[in-house]
Amino acid sequence: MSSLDSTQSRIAAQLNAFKVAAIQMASGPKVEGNLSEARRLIAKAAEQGAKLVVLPEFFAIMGMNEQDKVRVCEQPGQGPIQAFLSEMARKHKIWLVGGSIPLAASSPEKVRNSLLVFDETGVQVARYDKIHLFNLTLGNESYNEAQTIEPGDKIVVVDSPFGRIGLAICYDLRFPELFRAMKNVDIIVLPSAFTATTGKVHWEPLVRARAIENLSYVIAAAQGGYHVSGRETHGHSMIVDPWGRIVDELQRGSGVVIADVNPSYQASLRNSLPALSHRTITCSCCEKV
Ligand SMILES: O=C(O)CNC(=O)[C@H](CS)NC(=O)CCC(=O)C(=O)O
Repeated sequence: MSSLDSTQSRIAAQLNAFKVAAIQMASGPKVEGNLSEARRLIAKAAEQGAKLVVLPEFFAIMGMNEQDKVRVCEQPGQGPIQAFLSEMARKHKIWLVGGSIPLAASSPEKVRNSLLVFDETGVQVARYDKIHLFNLTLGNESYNEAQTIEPGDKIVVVDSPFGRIGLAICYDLRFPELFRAMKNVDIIVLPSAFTATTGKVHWEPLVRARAIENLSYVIAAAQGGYHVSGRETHGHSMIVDPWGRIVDELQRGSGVVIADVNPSYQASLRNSLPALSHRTITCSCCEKV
């Protein structure tokens, strides 16, 4: 489907506003426990009328160590985490963005950090593998995602009844050229697990900047709280509208953030402020991808 077709089908299908949700968790090392918490929160989001629901990064496993995700990783299309996502989407008749989950990589010591999208019939319609891998050394905190994650190399946009949905994960948020290269998206989904340290200062301005500069909704679903491993994540899951306003937010702990997406409001903002059509500089990065 071309982007024009998608915009037309969106106009035909979604003149009215619809509800979207971001789920916040503080996942632990046990997949089963995380799935039952996700099950409860997805049901809550669906009860409140959400049609598109986004789970956080690695919602099914925040391990005691890096190896834990390798241990529970699944082959594409198989395994309990993917079966769970499909079942939830079908049961609640929602589009479900399966946060991210560990999928098998080409090396057995590594995994892909993969975001899967399921439609309301439970069919997987898209997969995006995190491109930018987090690396931080600050005080006594250190992360090196490249040790266990194999990076993706494809930008993914999904044409959906809700419009064009751009897929990104956590640290990707720091790379605005990724979102530009998506070529006009209506909604950006961003499963995340920002650290408490960087999140305090960087999270909100980065999320709002991506919304403002792309005149897009951003559904940012975060890990937020203290994890069994001792790690602390920033939380502050939020839904930001295309004007950059935070429509709903949850600071810490498990819960659901919910807001309306209003396509006619977005279209009128894009008419009032046609910044997207004023782009004249071609970035060499976008030409490559
Ligand atoms: O590893 C896991 O269990 C879950 N994944 C994560 O926590 C990932 C990789 S370490 N976190 C980030 O990318 C944080 C980025 C961030 O905090 C920033 O850009 O400042």
